[in-house]
Amino acid sequence: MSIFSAALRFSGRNVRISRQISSCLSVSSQVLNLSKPAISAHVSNEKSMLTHGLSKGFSTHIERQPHSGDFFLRQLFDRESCTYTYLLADAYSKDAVLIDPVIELIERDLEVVKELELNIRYALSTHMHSDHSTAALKLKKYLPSCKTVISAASGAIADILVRHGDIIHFGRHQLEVRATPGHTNCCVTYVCHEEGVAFTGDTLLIRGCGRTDFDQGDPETLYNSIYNQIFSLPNMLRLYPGHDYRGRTVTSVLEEKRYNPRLTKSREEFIQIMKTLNFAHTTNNQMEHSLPESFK
Ligand SMILES: N[C@@H](CCC(=O)N[C@@H](CSS)C(=O)NCC(=O)O)C(=O)O
Repeated sequence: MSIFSAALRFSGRNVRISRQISSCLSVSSQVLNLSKPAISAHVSNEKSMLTHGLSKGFSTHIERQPHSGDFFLRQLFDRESCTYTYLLADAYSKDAVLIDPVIELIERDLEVVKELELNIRYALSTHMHSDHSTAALKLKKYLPSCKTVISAASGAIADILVRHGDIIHFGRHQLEVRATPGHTNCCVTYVCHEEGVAFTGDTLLIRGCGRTDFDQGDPETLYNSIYNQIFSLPNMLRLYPGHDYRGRTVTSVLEEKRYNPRLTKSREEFIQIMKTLNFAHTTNNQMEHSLPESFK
């Protein structure tokens, strides 16, 4: 067990979380005032949907929950590995998180963070593959107060090892950690319920899903993760993937339930499809074997 994980045993993590909750509460009156425009935007959006004959229950394929005015989201792309990095922030406190920064593009990310005057609290990895996780440690060199976060199932050393159900706070916003193994043992999806968005890493891709032919891959586990943890989310929730190889940027729960060619099949057919896909092998041993790393 790492020094870090020893320090963050169950009770320790609870303390950290409740401390963050109380700091959230201390700014709640300010937050309530500031979020008024977002609430009225939601109401007028509902009114406009009814006027235009759309259902109040968000059931058409392209209805989406509007974001609050103080929720900032920027999607950044790496042309080499087709990896997405996400920068999320609370527009008022300027507290921010970076999901899956790519090591070769750290300078780009730092530039945006500096320009927007954000305080990166956490560098979150969706799983331990080098395209999603190695930059976190480098980021700490530039931003010493930034904490690295990865699933405890990774066996990695990081500032914070998260488990299913944990909540990560940045300003008044929060991300729920959902364990979604199958591509690797340690894959997680980060869900921001209030803003109707989730970051699925390589678990669910647009009209696809993560490959399961590496060491820790398992098609049945992946199918269960997607159905139980992602397809159980509201239909209009936006899903942001860890990669896209065809220029697509975002999807939704309903779109993937309807149009994902692998996931519109039965569990048995899905397993068969994943077992017979003929992926090229990577030259990156670290990805195929997902070896525990240190992010501290
Ligand atoms: N189809 C990709 C191949 C790159 C690849 O293997 N991507 C991984 C995620 S990075 S480990 C993956 O799980 N892909 C699933 C898929 O269906 O693509 C390419 O065109 O380069």
